[in-house]
Order: sequence, then C-alpha cells, then structure tokens
Amino acid sequence: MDSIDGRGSSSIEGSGGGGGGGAKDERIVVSVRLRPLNDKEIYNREPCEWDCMNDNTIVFRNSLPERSMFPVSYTFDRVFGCECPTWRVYDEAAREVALSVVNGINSSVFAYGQTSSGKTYTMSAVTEYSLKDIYDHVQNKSDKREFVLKFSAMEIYNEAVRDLLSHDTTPLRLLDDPDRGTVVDRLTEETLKDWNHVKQLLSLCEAQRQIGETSLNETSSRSHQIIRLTVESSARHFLGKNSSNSLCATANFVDLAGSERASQTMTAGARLKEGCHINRSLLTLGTVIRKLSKGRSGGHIPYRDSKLTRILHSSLDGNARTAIICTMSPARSYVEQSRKTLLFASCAKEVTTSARVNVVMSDKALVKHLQKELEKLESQLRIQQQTSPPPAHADALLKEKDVLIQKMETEMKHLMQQRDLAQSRLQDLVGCNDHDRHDIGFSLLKINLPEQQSASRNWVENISSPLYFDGLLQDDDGKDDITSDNNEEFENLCRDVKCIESTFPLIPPQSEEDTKHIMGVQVIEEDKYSGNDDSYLAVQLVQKKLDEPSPLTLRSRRSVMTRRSKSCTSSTFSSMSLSSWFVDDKDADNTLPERNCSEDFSQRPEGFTRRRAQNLTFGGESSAALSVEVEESQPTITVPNITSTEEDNIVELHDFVTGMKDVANTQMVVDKKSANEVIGERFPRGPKQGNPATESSESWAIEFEKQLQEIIALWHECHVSLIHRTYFFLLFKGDPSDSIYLEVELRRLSFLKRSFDHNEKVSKPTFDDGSTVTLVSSIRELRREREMLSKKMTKMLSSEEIETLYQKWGIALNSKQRRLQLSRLLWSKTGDLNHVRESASIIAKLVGLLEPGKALKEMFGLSLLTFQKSGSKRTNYFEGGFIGKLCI
Ligand SMILES: Nc1ncnc2c1ncn2[C@@H]1O[C@H](COP(=O)(O)OP(=O)(O)OP(=O)(O)O)[C@@H](O)[C@H]1O
Repeated sequence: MDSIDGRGSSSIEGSGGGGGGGAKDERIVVSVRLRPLNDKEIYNREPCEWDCMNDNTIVFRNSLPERSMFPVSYTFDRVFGCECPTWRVYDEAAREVALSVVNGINSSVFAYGQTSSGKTYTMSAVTEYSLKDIYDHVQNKSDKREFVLKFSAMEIYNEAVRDLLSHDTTPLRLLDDPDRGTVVDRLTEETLKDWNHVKQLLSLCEAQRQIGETSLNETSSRSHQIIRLTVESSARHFLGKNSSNSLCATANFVDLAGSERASQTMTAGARLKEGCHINRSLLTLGTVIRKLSKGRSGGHIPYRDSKLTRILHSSLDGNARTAIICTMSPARSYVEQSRKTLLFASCAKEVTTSARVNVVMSDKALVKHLQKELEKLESQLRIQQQTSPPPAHADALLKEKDVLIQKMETEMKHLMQQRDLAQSRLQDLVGCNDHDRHDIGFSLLKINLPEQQSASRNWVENISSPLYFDGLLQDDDGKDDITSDNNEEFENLCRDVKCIESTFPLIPPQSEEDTKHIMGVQVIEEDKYSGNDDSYLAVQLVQKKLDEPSPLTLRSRRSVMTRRSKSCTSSTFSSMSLSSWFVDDKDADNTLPERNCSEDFSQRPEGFTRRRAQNLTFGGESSAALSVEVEESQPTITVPNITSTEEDNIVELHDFVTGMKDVANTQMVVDKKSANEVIGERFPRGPKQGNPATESSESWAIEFEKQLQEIIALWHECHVSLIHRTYFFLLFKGDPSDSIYLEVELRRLSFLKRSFDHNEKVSKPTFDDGSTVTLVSSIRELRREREMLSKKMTKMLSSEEIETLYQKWGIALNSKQRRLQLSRLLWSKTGDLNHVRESASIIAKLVGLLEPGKALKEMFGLSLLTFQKSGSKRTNYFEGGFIGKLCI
C-alpha cells in the first residue's frame, strides 16, 4: 500500500503558551472530514470511494479497474468519517488551537474543500463552539483578569473585501502596517456585550454573506468568510500599575469558498465570474501552501497575488497557531477533487508557524521600561570603568559612549513625542463621529522590534511578485510534483481564471496618495502600489531606517514583545465588566475549560442548514391581509403574496390598506358594538369608545405619538420593509380610529422581535409556504429592498432632486454608489421624526405615490381584496420579509 505521509500525526501543543512571549515553531494541525453521501449522490447510486482506516488514516479504495492497482492511504493529524458529529471534529481538530487566543496567542481555523463538501456546515458550528468556549472561559476567569472581546467579520467576494457587519457594500482597502502586517481599513469592530450579542452578530454575518445556487449546492458560499475575535486582557492585580501584563491576540475563523469546475457546477454569468475569482484565490492559496511546505527551498511566496493570502499571511507562516479542516465528499464523481484536497492537506501539514504570546505594553510602562534599560546600561558602563583601568584611548571611548547615550536619549525623546502626537490624534479621533472609529484601531502603537519585522520584510520581498496561475500542486516549471493527473484539472482551472482575466482586472485604478500616516504608525496602502513606484520605495527606506536598532536599544527591545496599546490600559477594559483568567504568569491557570459537548447550539451545529433568502411569491390567496383572531393560540405568522426582488414589483398603497382594513372587517364592520368590546379588552391602550376619560383627544395624541415611536423603533430592530413602514406612517396620522391598527402593528412587531431574540424558545413565524421568517431573511430582504429603491431613484426623481437630496443628506457628490448610500440612510434615524417623515416622503415618491394625501383617501375607499399590479406577479409591501397575516 502506498503511503503519502509526511510525518504521521503531529501532537497538538498545549495552548498554555507560557507567558514569556518566546516564539514556538509549530506545524499546522491538519484534519480531514468526510461528509455522508447526499440525496443526489445516493439517488445516482454513487459508491463511497474513501475509507477511514483509523483516527489518522484515510484510504482511497480505488475500485475502478482503470486506476492503478493499489489503494492509496493518506495520514493526517485527525481523520473523521461520515458519521462523526461536528462537536467531535471541533473537540479534536480545532478547539485547542482556537482557544490559544485566551492566552495571548493568535489562532486561525480554516475549512478547505471543494464546493458542497461541507465547509460551511463544519465551520459555522466550529466557529460557534469556539466562541462559546472562549466566552465561557473568559467568564470563569473574570475574577482574575479584565478583558475586552471584539468581533469583526469580512468576506472576500470577487476579490473585493466587504465588511459583514455593515450594510455598506463598498469594498474595503487593505493596508500594510509594518508591525501588524495586512490590516483591513475601516473594518467594523463590535465590542461584545453578552452571548446573545455574539449570536446576533453571527446571524448578521450569515445574512450578509454572498451565497448562490449551483447545481452542486443550493446554498453555495460564493465568498471567503473570515470571522475575527480579538481578545484583550489585563490582570486585575496590575490594573493601573503600568504593568506590561496585558495580552492581545486574535482568532480567525475562515470558511473558504469551494473550489469548483464550471462544467460540474454548470455555472454561467455571475456565478461563473464568482467561480473564476474563487478558483484564482484558491490557486494562490495552494501555491503559497505548497511553497511554504518546501521551506527555504520553496523560493518566493506569492502572498500578494490574492487578497485572501494577503489577509491570511500571518496565519500561514507567521505569529499564529493554525488548524485546517479539509472537507470531502466520499462520492466517486468527486474523486479527483477529493484527491486534490488531500494533496493540499498533505502540503499544509508540512508548514510551520511561529506562534508567541503577544504582550501589550502601556505607554507609561514602555517609557519606564526604556528608562530602566538606559539606567542599567549606564551603570554597567560605570562598573566597567571602575574595574578595568582606563586604556590609553579611554577618553575617546568614553566620548563615543557619551555620544551614543545622547543619541539614545534623543531617540527616546523622539519616541515620546511620537507617542504624545499619537495620543492627541487618538483623542481627536475619539471625538470624531462613530463612522471613523475604525481608525482608532491604529492607536495600537507598536515599537518596531526586529523580531516583529518578519511580516514587513516579507512584504518588501514580495512586492514585485508576478501573478501566479499555477495549479494547486504545480511546480514553477509547470510540472505537477505529486501527480500528473492534476494537469487536466489545472488546465481547466487556468481556463476559468483566464476567462475572467480579460474582463475583470484585479487591481482597480487608484488615484489617492500612496502612503499614509495613521496615528503615528506608518501605513502603506498596498492596493496603490505599482511595481516601481518611487514613493513606495521611499516609504520602504524610511521604514527601514526606523527599523534599524541601535546597539543600546536592541537589548531593551528584545526583552519584551513590546506593543503599546491605549485600548489595553486599565481604563479601557471597562467596556465589558467581565473579568479574566490569570493574574500573572505564576497565577496563570492555562487549562482550558471543559466544554460541555451536549450543549445545544440552536442555530448552527448538528443539523444546521442555511436558509436561503426568501424569494416570496403570492400564493394566490386574495385574502392576504391582516387578520386578528381572538383565539389565544400559538402565534403563527403567515405571509400572503410577496415578491421581494423584482424591481418593478413596486407595491401600491391599497395592498397595505387591504391588510389593515381586513382587520377592520373582521373586528368592526359586522358588529361595531361587540367589536369595540373586543378591541377594548384586547387593546386597552387605544381610546375606548364611550369612555370619556380615554376619549380625550389630547391624551390619545400623546398615546399615539408614543406608540408610533415604539413602532418605529421596532421596525428598525426587526428590519421591516421600508415600504411597509412608509405606508403605515403615511396612512395612520393619529385618528382615534387608527388605534386598533397601531395595536396590531405593535403586537406583531413585539412578537417578531421576541422570536428574533429567542428563536430557540418561541416558535418562529412562518410563511404560507412553510418557510420561516428569521432575522437573517429579514435583513437580506431589507438589503434587497434598499438596492431596489436605489435603482428606482433615477427613474422616479430628477437629477436635480437627487443632487439636492445628496447635499441634504450629507452624501459627497464625488463619492461612489451615492444612490445606494442614500437608500441606506432612509429610515436610519429612528428617534428623529423629521428624518422619518422625510424618508417616508422620498419612498412614497420612489414607489409612485406622488400625492400622498390624495392617494390615502382614495385608497381607503378601495376594495380590500384588490391586489395589484401590472404583470402576472403579485406583490405587496411586506418586502422586508415581514408578515402579512398574524393570528394573535
Ligand atoms: N457532515 C455532514 N453531515 C451532514 N450533512 C452535511 C455534512 N456536511 C455537509 N452537509 C450538507 O451538505 C450540503 C453542502 O454543505 P455546505 O454548504 O456546508 O458545503 P460547502 O463546502 O460549504 O459548499 P460551498 O463551497 O459551495 O459553499 C449542505 O446541505 C449540508 O447540510
């Protein structure tokens, strides 16, 4: 039996990491997971071509006669068979690496594999398990350490980096920080409040991520997703004492898009374009891994050939512990792709990273430390002078030393000036609006240690790297170094890559300046680099100069991993009143918490399926309006006739009226008196008929205002369709008879909010077709609606009107995607009634309601059962995935 085994299983080192900050070389932990055959594969009677021999070995059965005679085995750190549950995959393949972050060590967990092999299925659960364990661990240690957890998320879609926590789809730039490596500019970072907050952010990422349907996977991820958790901590014991016992590390959870063959996925148009970008970045990743696995002989490593490898640079060979989970389908039709995945995995397990504990220094501690070093050196000099008789040239030597000391003092002064400057800029920035808060990230000033420069050196080496299109495991000379079978695949992939190359240039033209100083840290904007750009080289020279250590400071710099961070001083650890887990190195309890494997993660782990964005259509049921039923049954929500994505399916007011009036039909029309009694009982906040106290128009006006504000806030929280909000807002202006509608709306929204908040406890609202309304689907639908509204602007508004709106709403006339920016601002300030009113009137215009007052009256007169619109598609205003019919 052949064995393609580099080293057998590698031991996973303890996550303690020590406290000294010394770097440890460690190989990437690589495991393989086989998913079960899916329905399609079973239907096609595909045989299983892979066997897991034991915990470390997977064997290719090789049942086809035309293949070579012997089965082939591959050995990895761990191998998981079809039946293995995800919590075990997490426990044995990722947990220890992921949790290193609590001890100040950067960590990364990747899922790699072909499309539909189970990457997202595995990674979403592994991410949630990891976050939960980190969260629990941190809480358990809260009496000893104080900490801050920060969450961010991005996706790389068609070679553009997007912030998954922001609705703004403008691509983010990558910057080179000499100390921190590649930094994503303006990436949103949320400080975590509690576990619920984590879950909400995960849902938001899921909703925002680009997915699409291919013939191999209904919910294929079309982008690489990186979820990032930064853990900063400080020993309580040392808080306020200028201690250097603060740690800062980052955990990355990476769900890569799947490699795919256009012929198998049967993609065309946009999907094909996505596939090309996916293949291109995965090819670069494969090349990087293959070269890294060869060590020094691997030659130039093309990190800069894709955004993915640039962002993951330090996880692949830098300061991080890394685990890769490779996923595979066992089916015969995917044998070639599965073999490629295993070859990738074989290379990956040869790669070493060099993780260390990241100790953070406060400004004061840093200055104090440098002063101490200076004193020590001076006293050493004095002792030397006293013990050994001065040589003849002692005077000259002493002078030399004096000059050196003076130089060092000047350097120290310079450093302190830089720090002061940075502090004042930081204060300025903090004073600025929230939008600019990403820049604050740059206030993590670091001294440029020689040891810390490896990343920056690498980018200097790599700046002139050409684009590589070689196959996953292909040598520079074009030969496959492991198997010649890859040639065909390689050609296919290259074809995919080339097809996009001519139409979609990778690097957009840049116009801004090439270098930036942000918060005193020199930052080079890589995107703007062009091979022989003088300014770029000049910046390099300046940086090199800065990096040159003088003999006196070298020792002091080397003695610690120095990193100055305002955010790690005691005062800033207050944003989360949870404490931490060790006082100092001695007290450190580095044992990881026992994870409760039976813990139920309701959202993703076992059985987790991603929901696709609703593409709702009318069920043809004309009585699709709201109805209020008196039974106290389990709440269910059904949606009538909804189409969300068609731009032309603009709703009309009477749809809304239909919903509202149906309530009236049910409750009022038949027997006004008895209906009033029912309403009085069920909606006590509205003005009860015949009750002089509550009939007071004044008190009703106040109550109306209050309820409306509540509704507006809930609309925002539940991501309700803007068109729905607009119609509601324009229709109900405070007439006492409106009270029932307000009550119904409030109840529906409260119910929806509850189900979004506790979706594991409250049964979810459901659509007529049986699908569910979720926070995720609502966010997605709202995003689409905003896009649709932005497209409407050019049709429904004159260019003067649009320009006036830009100016009024603070949108720079030369900025990109101005219409989209405007549509994102609509209904965004929930506490500002003027803003709400203006938003409503813009939307009314966009959807064709040019004379709101007139239209409202007319619409009240329309038939309740009339559904609109031109064309065969029926639609209503609940485009935000919101409800049309609710039984309370
Ligand atoms: N271990 C598993 N057990 C049961 N079902 C699984 C497993 N792995 C994946 N699946 C199912 O297979 C399908 C495809 O999985 P998934 O979307 O995670 O693939 P993927 O590798 O992320 O694909 P893509 O790269 O196209 O996004 C899903 O329906 C998922 O539920």
